[in-house]
Amino acid sequence: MIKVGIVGGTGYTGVELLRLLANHPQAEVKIITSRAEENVPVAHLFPNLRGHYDLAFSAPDADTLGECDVVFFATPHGVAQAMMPELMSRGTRVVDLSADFRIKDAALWSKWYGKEHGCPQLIGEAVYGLPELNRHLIADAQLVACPGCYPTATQLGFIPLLENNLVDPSRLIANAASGTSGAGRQASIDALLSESSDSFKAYASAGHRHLPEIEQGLRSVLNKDAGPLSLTFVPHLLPIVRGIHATLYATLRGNAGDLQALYEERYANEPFVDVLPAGSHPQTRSVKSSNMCRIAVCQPQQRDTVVVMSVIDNLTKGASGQAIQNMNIMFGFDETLGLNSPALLP
Ligand SMILES: NC(=O)C1=CN([C@@H]2O[C@H](COP(=O)(O)OP(=O)(O)OC[C@H]3O[C@@H](n4cnc5c(N)ncnc54)[C@H](OP(=O)(O)O)[C@@H]3O)[C@@H](O)[C@H]2O)C=CC1
Ligand SMILES: CC(=O)N[C@@H](CCC(=O)OP(=O)(O)O)C(=O)O
Repeated sequence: MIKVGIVGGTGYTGVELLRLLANHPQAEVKIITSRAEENVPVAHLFPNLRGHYDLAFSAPDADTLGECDVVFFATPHGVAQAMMPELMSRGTRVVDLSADFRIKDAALWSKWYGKEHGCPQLIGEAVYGLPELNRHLIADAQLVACPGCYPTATQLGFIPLLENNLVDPSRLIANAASGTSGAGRQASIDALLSESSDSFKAYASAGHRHLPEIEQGLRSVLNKDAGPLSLTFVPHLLPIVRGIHATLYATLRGNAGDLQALYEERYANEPFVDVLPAGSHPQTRSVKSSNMCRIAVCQPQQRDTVVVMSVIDNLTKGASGQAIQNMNIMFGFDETLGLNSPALLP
């Protein structure tokens, strides 16, 4: 049994980690932090966890966290950077759900996150935690930077096309829509029920901070001679609580052959990517509260645009589920431990 610490236990990704870890046979949560809720029992704040945890929130403290085998950061950007040098020097393994170590270029990180990077010396240590790309590196990593929610849905959708040099990488488009929990528990007024329900809108169309992360990931799978890569990424706010639906467009270079077979082969051994039968339209409800990404690919009218639809639960495969998948890989457990529940319906 490994000892788990969670920094930032009162946000949505924190409570999702607790929900999933409650039934994990090889991991036990020993520390869960909150400054605002210090000494409050976890089950007082989250009644869904009554009977599962006999634990109270405590203030974050590197000494006690350093005694855990693995520490998850479910905190706003900038927090993990500050505590990382001490945890790393103690040999603690870390899975960071924030964007602190996702982008390899500190200046690019500063440009999109609006502040200096607080720990540039450790960026090189971090492995980008998308198991479908980096499983072998994750296994030995001390620090794993979990992908963002939009980047997970978008990269899994585009990867088979780009790895096989089938599309023009300079003309990629992603329209992606997220439920309001993607904005976190301290979200702005936009996520209020009375503001977001019965309505639908795009936001950050001029540039969202997930753009450099997605482009970095997609560039890493390109063939050497594929040419420059450029993505137009437009996020939208969906009036649902959980879920992301990404609709992706790319221009084929020529006859691409059987795209359905390509996707099925690429993901045949992936426990958390499900390629749906030809003609399907994945729905967010088919992945709600599960760690699965469901994908459909089509080539409308056999023209030169390929359309990929990719759905995930932003809090599960888009955050806490993927974080636990990474932990399973790091500790040599079966990758699916604690993550096998089917989606919640209706
Ligand atoms: N929501 C989503 O769908 C996704 C979120 N993420 C990322 O996961 C991270 C967590 O997001 P989310 O769960 O939404 O919640 P929040 O960003 O609202 O997380 C807040 C948590 O962090 C703690 N915290 C805040 N500041 C500090 C600090 N300086 N030191 C220590 N703890 C701090 C808070 O507790 P307290 O202030 O009491 O200490 C609280 O428990 C973010 O980086 C987010 O971008 C990633 C993918 C998807
Ligand atoms: C709906 C909504 O507001 N979504 C958030 C998603 C970002 C998120 O969760 O951030 P990381 O994945 O980078 O940690 C946003 O667009 O800012």
